[in-house]
Amino acid sequence: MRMLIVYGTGEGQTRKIAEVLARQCREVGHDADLYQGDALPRGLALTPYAGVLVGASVHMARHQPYIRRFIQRYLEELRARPCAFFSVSAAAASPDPESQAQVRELVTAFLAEEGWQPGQWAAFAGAVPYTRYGRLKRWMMRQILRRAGGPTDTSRDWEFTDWEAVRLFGEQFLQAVSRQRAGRMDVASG
Ligand SMILES: Cc1cc2nc3c(=O)[nH]c(=O)nc-3n(C[C@H](O)[C@H](O)[C@H](O)COP(=O)(O)O)c2cc1C
Repeated sequence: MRMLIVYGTGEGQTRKIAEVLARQCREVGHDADLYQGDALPRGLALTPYAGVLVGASVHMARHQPYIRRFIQRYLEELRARPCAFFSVSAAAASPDPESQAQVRELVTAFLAEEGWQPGQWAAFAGAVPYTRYGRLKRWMMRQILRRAGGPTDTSRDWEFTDWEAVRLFGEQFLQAVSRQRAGRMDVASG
């Protein structure tokens, strides 16, 4: 089967997660097409895809507008097949229940605004690549992380992503696609 993975990213962590999910799809014998949401092939149609994964990262409390536009444009086609959405943020790394609740609220509000209810969604902890930020961004992110009780050593990069959670998310998605396919075959033969 063929899977589509579309992601939004600022510094590349969501791309890295999307690549891991694409590899997971391929390891079990599927084809997987991976695109950044602001560089989609012209005239992309979702018809060939058995399932779609959509990812976006959080910058200044919002997901990439080009991912929002992707969802708006393909809403009907997304609704017609198994889909999963993943959000990537620094706040998702926090064990604080209030931060966790805020992350949930951010993601559910985003999906509700677009009227999209993917079969599953997850909020993954991202990364803070201090050494790749310019001075202002580094300073700002350090303030934010200090307040959140996160790491403030800007001489190195920090990755918080729970790769086991990503793998489980990928597995659940692949199971949903298989279930859908099995249901279709039942209908066809019954
Ligand atoms: C300018 C900027 C703004 C950010 N704003 C937020 C934010 O509002 N909430 C949050 O939880 N994380 C925030 N982050 C952290 C990112 O979500 C985190 O670094 C994530 O891994 C980014 O993924 P990406 O590299 O795919 O864009 C911000 C990061 C940057 C650089």
